[in-house]
Amino acid sequence: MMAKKKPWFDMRAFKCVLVFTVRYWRKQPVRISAIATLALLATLAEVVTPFFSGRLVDALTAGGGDMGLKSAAWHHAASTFGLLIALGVGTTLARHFTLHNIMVLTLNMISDVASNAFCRVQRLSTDWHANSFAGSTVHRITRGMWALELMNDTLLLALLPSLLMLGGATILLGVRWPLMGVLVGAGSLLYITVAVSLSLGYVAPAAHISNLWDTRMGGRLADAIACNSLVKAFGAESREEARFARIVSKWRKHTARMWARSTTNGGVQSGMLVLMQTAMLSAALWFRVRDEASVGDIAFALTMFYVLQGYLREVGMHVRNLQRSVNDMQQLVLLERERSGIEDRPGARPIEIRRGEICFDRVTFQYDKVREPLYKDFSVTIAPGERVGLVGRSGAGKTTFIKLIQRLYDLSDGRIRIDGQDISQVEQTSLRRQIAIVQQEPLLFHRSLAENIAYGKPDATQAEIEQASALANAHEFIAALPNGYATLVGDRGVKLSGGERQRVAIARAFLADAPIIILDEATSNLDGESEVLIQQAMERLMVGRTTLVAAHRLSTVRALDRLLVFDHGRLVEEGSHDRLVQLDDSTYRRLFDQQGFGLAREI
Ligand SMILES: Nc1ncnc2c1ncn2[C@@H]1O[C@H](COP(=O)(O)OP(=O)(O)OP(=O)(O)O)[C@@H](O)[C@H]1O
Repeated sequence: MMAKKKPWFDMRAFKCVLVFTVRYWRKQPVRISAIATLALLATLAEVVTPFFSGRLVDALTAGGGDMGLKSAAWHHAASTFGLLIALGVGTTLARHFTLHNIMVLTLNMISDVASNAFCRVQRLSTDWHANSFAGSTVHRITRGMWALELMNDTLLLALLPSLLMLGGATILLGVRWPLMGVLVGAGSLLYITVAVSLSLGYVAPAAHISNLWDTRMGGRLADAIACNSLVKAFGAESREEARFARIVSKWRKHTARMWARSTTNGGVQSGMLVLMQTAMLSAALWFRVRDEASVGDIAFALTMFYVLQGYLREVGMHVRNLQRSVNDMQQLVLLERERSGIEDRPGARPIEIRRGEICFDRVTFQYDKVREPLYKDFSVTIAPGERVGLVGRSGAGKTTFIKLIQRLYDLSDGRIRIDGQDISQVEQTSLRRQIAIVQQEPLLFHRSLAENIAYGKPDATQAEIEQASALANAHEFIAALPNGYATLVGDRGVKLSGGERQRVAIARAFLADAPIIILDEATSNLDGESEVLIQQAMERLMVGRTTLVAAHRLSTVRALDRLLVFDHGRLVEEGSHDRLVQLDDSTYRRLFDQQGFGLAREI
């Protein structure tokens, strides 16, 4: 259904992908010229082979059958034979070196394209990453990489030689008999037009639908097999088999249609080739009857036809491959058009943070596609070494406050200064390196625990890693694991609990030794023991650093120097816990009471 609405060939996508490919070709000018020259030489050798085959037949039939070793006819035949062998060897060598060069060209291109795509994706905005599935981005890149190989092979190894061959054959036959040249040129063009139209307009849409059902069949299989325990629990095996059978029957119907169309396409193409053969042979025979062609000429025309046929037969398939590679590469090429994230100003220098003072100076900030700014003319200063809690209802603007300090978004107006330096003017990686963050849901790479902990200081020694883990109350549980610090985090045998992950992230922050620490408190319910261990670790981490704690449970921020209470992006109250809790009808007091502390306070 979907395929019917799609244009049979998306010219814009083709142009866009072709421009992308040519841009990468131009990075290897010598290699691409070598490929073109070698392809030209190979085709030239192949195109003149039928001509010399004809000459060989003429030499063999000349001289009234006198084929003595000393006869002129024999000499002529032997030298033509030698020439034919040389042409064969030349063609083989030229094809071999073309292949070799295409291989290197493609490998260089794929490496380049993959690295550039990775580099680009890493720098795309936080919003872009929030809106994209990691799996589909990976698929987009890997599929595009392999499509590039198909694209190179189709253009350089199939279509380029085919076109050269067609041009060469038309010229060579046309020089001998102009009528034959016209016949071959026009016939081939007609054949290509029909083959391409049938392949793209008749076979490809059916293949597209059949592929969709193929994917659905795979998806249904994976779904049912992955949920096998559920199927078993409900005794639903036959129900699943019936569902699968329905999909198989649709797949069968559409695949049968695709195969039938391919067969018809093949039949039409073969029929056209027979017509072309008949036309060429008839013309050759007619020239022979009029004494304008020798027996060798007939052999020349026949051999030329068979060489040409080899190229023409595959044209439809090559064009279909071209279309497939365009489809698969399109998503990769579109990555280049995605709006990039935050850019460094030209000449931006690394930030130097010594004291850790953070100042929001009349900040106005608005998320994209949101009508109202979240922060309007917002000012606050956090003193060096101060420990500040960010408090407020869900959606009040606590996480955004942290993201703005990390410069994950640019402001609409105002400045954020750290130690007097405007963060929009400095190198953003230097800024983020000096802010250690323990996220709400700490992310860990599928690498060893030691590597995960040392992520902020890759050259850390084992002793430093263990010391940081001890400070984060993580050493004990890591040391108890069978592989200790070498344990792979994603290893199926090892499942870190939420509290353990948090402590690994705190150990990572210890090693990063940044002057500013951000703790995005975990919302998940931790058991009492884990909470105490994390609280202790966080308190140790805060010593001597400017600390911001985005708090969801007020119990964690009571002891901090100052609390900033947010409401819809406004700072509605600030002060210590003791002061705020005394204020009647304050937002903080309401939050505090809601969290069940009211009773405790009164007691
Ligand atoms: N990327 C975004 N695009 C548009 N709006 C956003 C985006 N991120 C957050 N918001 C909106 O901005 C407001 C503040 O969100 P923020 O995440 O800063 O709140 P929060 O106080 O940290 O909430 P929570 O306690 O639930 O984490 C919310 O209304 C939210 O919907």
